[in-house]
Amino acid sequence: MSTLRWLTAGESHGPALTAVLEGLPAGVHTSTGDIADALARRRLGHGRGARMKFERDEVTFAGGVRHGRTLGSPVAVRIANTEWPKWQTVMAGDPVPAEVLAGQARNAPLTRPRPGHADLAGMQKYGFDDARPVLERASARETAARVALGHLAASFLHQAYGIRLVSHVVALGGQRSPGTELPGPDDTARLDADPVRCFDPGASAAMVAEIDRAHRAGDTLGGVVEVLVHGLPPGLGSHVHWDRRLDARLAGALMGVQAIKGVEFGDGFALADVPGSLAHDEILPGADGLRRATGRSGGVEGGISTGEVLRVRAAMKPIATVPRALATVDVASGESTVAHHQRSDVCAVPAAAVVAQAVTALVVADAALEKFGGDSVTETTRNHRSYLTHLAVK
Ligand SMILES: Cc1cc2nc3c(=O)[nH]c(=O)nc-3n(C[C@H](O)[C@H](O)[C@H](O)COP(=O)(O)O)c2cc1C
Ligand SMILES: C=C(O[C@@H]1CC(C(=O)O)=C[C@@H](OP(=O)(O)O)[C@H]1O)C(=O)O
Repeated sequence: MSTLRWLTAGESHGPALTAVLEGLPAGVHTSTGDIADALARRRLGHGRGARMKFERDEVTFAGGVRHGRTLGSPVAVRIANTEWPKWQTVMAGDPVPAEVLAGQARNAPLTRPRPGHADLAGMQKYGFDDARPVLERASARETAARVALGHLAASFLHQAYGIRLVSHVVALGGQRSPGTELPGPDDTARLDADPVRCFDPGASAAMVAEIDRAHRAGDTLGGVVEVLVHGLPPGLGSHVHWDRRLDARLAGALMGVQAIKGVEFGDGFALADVPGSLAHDEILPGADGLRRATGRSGGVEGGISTGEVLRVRAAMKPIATVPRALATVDVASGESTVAHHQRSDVCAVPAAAVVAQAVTALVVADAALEKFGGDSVTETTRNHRSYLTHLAVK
């Protein structure tokens, strides 16, 4: 059903991540430099581990782009992993000859699975006696690939329809942003400069202090991120079938991000506590069409965008690799022990905001292409303009 399709491949310590986006119209302006800038935003954030300090995210196009414009063919992006030379023997695709292995350090099997990571469930499912082959793909390193594709989708949305996205951190380690003021797309540079991508300076300082406290205590933290989409027309997604609903599609994409455990639209769970008279967005006449008095629905009704700002939140659980290691069982011996520990983030909520924004862009671009069609940016822009001009209810 999807008009736009995306796939990623690659392990955390393999040679590279590969990402493919199929269905993007011709004529989207892009460059490896733009994508590298988007990837750099994902590496930022107080509380990230050592790898983010040296990981360079080297980007190349392997298809679908010529002279800075998409061709309408699948776009293939390759993101090289900086550490590949160090991991070559451990992660080689072909069997490593005995003479090469001789004398080289080999990774002992990881047999003490971490509660909260994919280790144990993945070992049981795929029949491994080592967590390495599971954690390599479960790792959120993969989100670099989705951020690259999400950047292409966001460039398309902006160039074709003037749609723009912004994301921020609204809660971290129990510290909440007051949420009285929402960021707009022009606030992206300010959010990039904040250590935790929080729009409120007071809450930001409290979040940074919370991360430092967790770090000192050998603990980890989660939080809540919010994505806002500005400039959406009414009519993306549909009420006619469950898998056409825009909110269902966005929730699926957001829950598909590592460590995301909850998604809500607009006032979400809080709406369950108030009467109907305080839960909905009243419809008002306006000079440029019908408007809503409030944004409680998050800009989606009946699975269809209302034309108001789309507002969706995603809750991230704390990082599973807790330095003060949790109880587990050594699957080799059957004995109780503590989970293996490896280099890890204390908190990756700011990075998760960037990833959430990227997957939101992909879903919105898919829904927009489904609505407006078109094989080139020019054609889909024309269709979008015509639809807005002829909207039955203005
Ligand atoms: C940006 C980002 C960075 C992450 N970094 C780590 C990390 O350093 N250590 C860790 O144990 N989990 C990390 N995670 C979470 C794990 O990838 C995730 O918990 C794991 O894949 C299991 O999936 P689940 O939590 O969705 O069940 C990170 C997640 C994201 C989105
Ligand atoms: C590599 C990234 O995040 C990784 C996500 C991650 C995990 O378990 O999800 C574990 C860590 O991996 P490593 O042990 O190689 O440092 C993080 O650094 C990245 O975001 O690019």
